[in-house]
Amino acid sequence: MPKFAANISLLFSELPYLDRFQAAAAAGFEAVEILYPYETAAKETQRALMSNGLELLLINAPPPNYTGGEPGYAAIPGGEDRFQRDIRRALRYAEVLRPGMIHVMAGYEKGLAAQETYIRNLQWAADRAPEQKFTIEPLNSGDQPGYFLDDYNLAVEILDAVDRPNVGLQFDAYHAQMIHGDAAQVWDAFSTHAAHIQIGAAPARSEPGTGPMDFSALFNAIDESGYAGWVSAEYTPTTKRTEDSLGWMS
Ligand SMILES: O=C(O)C(=O)[C@@H](O)CO
Ligand SMILES: [Mg+2]
Repeated sequence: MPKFAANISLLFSELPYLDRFQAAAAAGFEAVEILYPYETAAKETQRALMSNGLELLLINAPPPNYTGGEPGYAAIPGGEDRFQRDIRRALRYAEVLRPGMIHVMAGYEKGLAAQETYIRNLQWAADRAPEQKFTIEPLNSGDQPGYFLDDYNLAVEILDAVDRPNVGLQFDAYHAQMIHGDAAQVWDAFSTHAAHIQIGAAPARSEPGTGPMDFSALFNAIDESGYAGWVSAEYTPTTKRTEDSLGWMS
């Protein structure tokens, strides 16, 4: 069985932000992700992590409150200055919070110029912080119409062109299923590029077991592939209390 982490931007969101850490630890998690930690002083989040013995796996860049809600500027031609400011800001948080990964959001743009910009910006980020791991994640176009990175083949093309050891693929089983129709097949095809895994059940992005996806088969495939990292639960629980949605973990 893979080792499971909690994305506390979605899980435990029935609780105030700083209370989610204790709830995640009490539910047995040893690691968490926070999509956007930027509204709280980094020291406060650091205290919450440390006092609950939690590892921080991942944050997103950029902060949406800072960008007016745009999911990134990495693939926006002409947005390079803004992108670099975003990454510097994320890195200032990362200095305190020490996330294993920063997911770099691409933004809404399509075409060759966007692709070239994305590649150059990712190289810039990777070279600016060679010790920091960065990820890119395809998001399905039903949830994110017009988002640049909406396909796993494209993600691998980008990673090959970026060609930096500290930039990898974030495999999200929910998005993989929504984009390509079979998350397990996507995992088989692209697992060698995976730096991180997130899970949620299509079509509602709910907990495993609430849709047609076969998570036992997926977890077996993940184990068999030799992937040794975390598998982070990133879904909206169908239950009132997140704890009541965790039956799939056993
Ligand atoms: O939507 C997802 O899936 C994510 O992992 C987020 O990082 C996008 O905000
Ligand atoms: Mg995800």
